[in-house]
Amino acid sequence: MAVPGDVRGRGLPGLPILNGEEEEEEESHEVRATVNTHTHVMCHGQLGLCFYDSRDFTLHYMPDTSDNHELQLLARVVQEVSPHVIITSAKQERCMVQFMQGLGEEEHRTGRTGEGKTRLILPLFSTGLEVSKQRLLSAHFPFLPPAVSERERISYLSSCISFDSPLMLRSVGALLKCLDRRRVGVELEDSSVGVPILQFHTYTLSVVYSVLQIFKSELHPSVYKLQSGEKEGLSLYGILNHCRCKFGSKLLRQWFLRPTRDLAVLNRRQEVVRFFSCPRNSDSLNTLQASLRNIRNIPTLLRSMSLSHTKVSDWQGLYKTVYSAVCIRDTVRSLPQSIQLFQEISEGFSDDLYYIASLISRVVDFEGSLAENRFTVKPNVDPAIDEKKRRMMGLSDFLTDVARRELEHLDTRIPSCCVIYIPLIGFLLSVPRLPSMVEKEDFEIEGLDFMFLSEERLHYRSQRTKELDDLLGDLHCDTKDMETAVMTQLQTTVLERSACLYKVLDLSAELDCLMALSHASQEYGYTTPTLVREAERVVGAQISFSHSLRHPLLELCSPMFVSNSFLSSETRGRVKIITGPNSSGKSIYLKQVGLIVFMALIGSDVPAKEAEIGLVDGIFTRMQSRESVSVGLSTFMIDLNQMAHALNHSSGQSLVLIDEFGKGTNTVDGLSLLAASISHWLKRVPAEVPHILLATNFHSLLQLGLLPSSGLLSLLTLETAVDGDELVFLYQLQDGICRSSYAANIATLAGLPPSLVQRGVEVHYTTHTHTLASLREVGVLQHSLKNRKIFFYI
Ligand SMILES: Nc1ncnc2c1ncn2[C@@H]1O[C@H](COP(=O)(O)OP(=O)(O)OP(=O)(O)O)[C@@H](O)[C@H]1O
Repeated sequence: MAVPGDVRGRGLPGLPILNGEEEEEEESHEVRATVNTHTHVMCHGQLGLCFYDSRDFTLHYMPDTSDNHELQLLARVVQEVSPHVIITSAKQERCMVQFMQGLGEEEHRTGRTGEGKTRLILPLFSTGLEVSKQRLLSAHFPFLPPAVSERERISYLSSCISFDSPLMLRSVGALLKCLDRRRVGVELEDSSVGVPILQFHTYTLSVVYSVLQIFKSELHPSVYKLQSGEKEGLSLYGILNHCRCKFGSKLLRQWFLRPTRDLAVLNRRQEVVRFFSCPRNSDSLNTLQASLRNIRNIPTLLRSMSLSHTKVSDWQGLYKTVYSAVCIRDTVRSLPQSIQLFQEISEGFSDDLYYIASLISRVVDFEGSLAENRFTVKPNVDPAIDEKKRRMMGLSDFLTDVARRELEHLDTRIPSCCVIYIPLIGFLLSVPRLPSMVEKEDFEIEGLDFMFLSEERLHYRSQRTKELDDLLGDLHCDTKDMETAVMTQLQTTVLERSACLYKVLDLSAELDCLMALSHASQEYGYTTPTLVREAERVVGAQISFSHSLRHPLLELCSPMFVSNSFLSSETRGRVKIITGPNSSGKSIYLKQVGLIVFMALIGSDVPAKEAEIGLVDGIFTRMQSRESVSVGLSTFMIDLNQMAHALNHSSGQSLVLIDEFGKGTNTVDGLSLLAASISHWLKRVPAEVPHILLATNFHSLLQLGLLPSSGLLSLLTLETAVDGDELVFLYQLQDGICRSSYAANIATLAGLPPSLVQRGVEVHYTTHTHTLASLREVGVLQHSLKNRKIFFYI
């Protein structure tokens, strides 16, 4: 828990920070979670989420994701945070109402309501994005000087909280409004004092998904198909997602969005991945994957079952699902039960499944149902239905006989007739229309009641057809009603045993994901990493080690990928500075380290020969700026924000990847900021220094000795060779410093006119000499993080 006054870089230091409240009594602590339920957003099942902890005045927020299993996420947050007050909209989507009810029931059942915590569900004040942004900007941040302009506030706050997450921002707006109304923590202050926010905290691992190409959406060629116009491009998720069912893919996406540091969870995943990665288990893998393909979306099936009559296709889907689940259980029972997931499947896929499967196969007549496009029952299910069906079957011969007898009593001009049965109307005598029958009056036949004319045939009710109605009744409708009653009974039985079906869904999704990861591991030649426990990290053990690591995406596109190694520990250096000519592979190296650590945190194998990976608490990146229209910040400002985020939030257990920081501004200023940032980290106690991997083209950073000497610092470069005029990239990492960017050679390679390149070289020498001279003139570049704001003096 962060202590006020020790909020690393979260406020502008030196400015007043509220303190003393840390000693508040436990009872007064309030954690609030708000759930944004803006109607048009909730209808896509997505949530915005944040919470406030009054113990340390922290606003925790969760950036928006495209995940649509958000109720599970909410359940996790509620379980972990255990909020006293939940603020949510009074007008809710059905799923949310059920969730809230379930939450109340669960607490009542477990008696958790009696722990002195009250959980209120308050109506959420409707709040729009703009209003929420304004509320955030005008909130009470004691660390900000009172006179800061709105622009400065935006700049500062956008480095603390993502303005690119509209749902989350709306929930923040609602939370702030509720906090102010209830005056949490400032009950005794006068009304001009607002509820203080001393720091912001991201709830999940801070990973920039797009930079590391973890997800990448591309427009689908068939963009005219609305809603499905996007597909996954070349991305980590794309190459690892070998899931066989949709909900497996969804769960995998969820794992990607929520990497975990829970060693028990990761070990559980790893043991299954390891098992299926072994070639001798590939038969079981193939059998299970074939069965998984048939598992349908169980919640949708059950929902439609509980609401209305089940369609024939749904019965087929359910039967296939249950039958396949039984097959999965039987296969898994033959696998080692020492593996936790296998044991859970063996036990959790209960005999109820077998019961449901056999019941459906005994009752539902799939062929008949498809032919009639309604639910029909097999013989021997209900004797009364069988009797009615028998009568229906014999009906046609019987009716031919009746028609023959009717014809004997009809006008001799009528050549033929037949008796037909129309559901709901009953039995009718049908005769062809004679040419003489023109007007309606001509249709009248003595002894018969005219009903209607259809397709040049006249239909009548006779004494005999009325007797038939009384005798045989509305056979068809009766049969249909009886079959519908059987269906309702079957639905009820299935719903009563639906618990096992939900278990099938959860465990099958997990199995599917893990088999997908095993499949990828086998296909791409990955290794299971050894995960290092937290306790070992605290004492400064080697945190992350990979031998012969590769970039999981580039190795698939590049005919020859050069592998490298990475070792970051207190003894071998935690801060690595990589210099090298342009295009020598610096960014790729940074990204592959980030990707491998990320993969380990979802339980996947990794592209390396050997890997020992610490469970980092965040992957911070400063790479590849994107303009952000929603915040209105410049490219350089975004770079600074990313850097500020890394500086303020990284701990000794974080991985920080910095690529080309400072190049978006004047060279000397950028270089100064870069040097100041590294020095800031190096000044921390060694165990608090994050694992930093920094690539830069500012060779002067090292040539001018701008960094303090430290055992934690190691200098690396990527090997190149010059063959005549040509620069050859070897992509091999080695100790040392790069002396030249070889920009001229690379410009020639890229096709710039030789005369232009030559002129560039001349200009370079003049300006370079001048810059060095001016730097020397003002003495050593000074940099400091004074008052937690970076100041630089030249
Ligand atoms: N280890 C490697 N094996 C094979 N090819 C590689 C390797 N690393 C990089 N490359 C190739 O080199 C290209 C350039 O790499 P990268 O973008 O990492 O260079 P860089 O040093 O960051 O360049 P710049 O300084 O201009 O940003 C990649 O797109 C890739 O094709």
